[in-house]
Amino acid sequence: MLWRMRPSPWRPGSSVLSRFRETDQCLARPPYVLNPCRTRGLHDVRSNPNFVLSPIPLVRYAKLLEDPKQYEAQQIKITGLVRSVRKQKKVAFARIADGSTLASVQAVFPEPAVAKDITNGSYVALVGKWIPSAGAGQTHELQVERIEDLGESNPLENPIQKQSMSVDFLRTIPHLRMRTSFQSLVARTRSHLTSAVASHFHNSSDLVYQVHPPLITSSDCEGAGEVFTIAPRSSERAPGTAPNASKEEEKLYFRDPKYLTVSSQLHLEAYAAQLGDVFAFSSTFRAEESDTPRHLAEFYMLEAEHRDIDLVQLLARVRALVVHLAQSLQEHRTGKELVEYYTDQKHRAQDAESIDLEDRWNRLAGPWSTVDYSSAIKALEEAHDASGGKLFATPPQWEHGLQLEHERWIVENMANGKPVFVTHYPRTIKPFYMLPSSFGASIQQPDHVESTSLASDRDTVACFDLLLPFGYCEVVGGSLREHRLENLITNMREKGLLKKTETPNGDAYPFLQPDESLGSLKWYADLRRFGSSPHGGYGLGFDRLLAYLTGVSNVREVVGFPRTWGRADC
Ligand SMILES: NC(=O)C[C@H](N)C(=O)O
Repeated sequence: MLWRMRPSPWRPGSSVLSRFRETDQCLARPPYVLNPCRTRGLHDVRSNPNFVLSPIPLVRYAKLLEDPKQYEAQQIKITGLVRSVRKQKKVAFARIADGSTLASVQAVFPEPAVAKDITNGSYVALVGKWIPSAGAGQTHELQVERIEDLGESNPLENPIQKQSMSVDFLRTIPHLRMRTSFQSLVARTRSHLTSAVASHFHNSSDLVYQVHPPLITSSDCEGAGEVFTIAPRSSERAPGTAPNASKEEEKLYFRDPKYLTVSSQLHLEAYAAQLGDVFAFSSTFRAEESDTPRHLAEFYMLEAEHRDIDLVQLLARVRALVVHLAQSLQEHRTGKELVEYYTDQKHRAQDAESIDLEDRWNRLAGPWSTVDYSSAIKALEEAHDASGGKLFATPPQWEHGLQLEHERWIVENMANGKPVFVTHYPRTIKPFYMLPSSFGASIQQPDHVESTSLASDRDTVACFDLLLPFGYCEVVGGSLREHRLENLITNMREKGLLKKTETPNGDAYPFLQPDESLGSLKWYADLRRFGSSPHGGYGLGFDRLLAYLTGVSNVREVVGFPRTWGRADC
């Protein structure tokens, strides 16, 4: 817990301290003993005459499936939400989804009266014997002896119904839709891939350090203006407020407006200058006015920065990361469940599309292509002309960058539906921090890629976008960074990022005109002023990759609580 700076009237009295002590005891209790502190308040437990410590192990179904015989004939406890109930005269059945797997446990009630209050959607904690079962699709089932806990749910009012629900409807109830089998599977996939990211960087022979850059930033890294501005207010004058500050300024918590991060890149560059290879994995925010299946206002970005690297090595690093994530999913139980979800109709709604996930994953593992931007534009122009100007809604033009329709065409027609790096975009359409392609850059290809590249002599920068098939297109973007102070300042001047100042450049910052100031990017320029090193990095849109890997066409379906243009409901 973070302590507040403001003195609080609250003092930990003896009752609070004794509660802490009891909590310690709860934590110290062996895991097979029912932990009363987990389910009830401590005081409730003491006053509850029925409270007894139970030596029955609570077992997750994923664990049971690993070795179903392990608990055979033993008394165990299963908890979770009821997916379906069938009540007959002499016996009742319920299927319990405990959140650890796609499959649900069959619970059998030899005395159906015990199950009378159980309905679809209710929460149950069931104690019983784990016995072999002749039922289809299962080796064992739980023969229920008693219900230890029941969280009732009125099935007529519960928005989560047994029959299939549309994606659009589910999107209106994000807090409940994660109870559906697919959403729960996607959440587990996210968890697995998050740990695979850490294992990739931590266990590789060349360690990449995870760092924690700030989410509150003082500049718009990309310079694209898609920032969420935050200007919280203080009740008192913020420390350090200028004596001549206006009434408005006096009330600003940070003295100036700040922004939610659009990219951790700039701060990562500061870390990389010392640590060499670093990554950050966190929420990123963009106020893009794009209401599309590929955009979220809050998304997860995995960003890495490497000192002393060239473009070929950078592409190789990106490929190694993406291949690792895909393979790790393919080998993990979660990946197998995803395949089962798409291949076994019983898991899906009648009209839900079946997707060949393994084909998607294998495309990542196979050969990739690279093509430089200028060659791609030439091919796009030729194809567009050959179609009599009908192929694309927006005719391709070198100065204007690539539209989604162009990217799709490149993947399908220049890369055979495989991943492709498009490199060396025009300097004019890219941010100020990118290194010109001409800087010591040989446009050579890494061994693993099939090249269709033409070296460009135009004014381009050493950058790339990774495009994935099936319309996902840009999933990673990166570049070598301009590491020379003078060039960086020239770029900033050209992009209009230098501020005009009335107080002449008193510090005589190198390469600035007397009336220029670096504003909130002075710290970033300092990284070049003092001990600058060549470096480069990239950002991977984690939600887009997750959507690709799970066969989801809209990124809103891979985050629990999507924030999009016009919506941030709960
Ligand atoms: N770290 C990166 O290179 C990502 C880049 N700043 C972007 O937002 O696309």
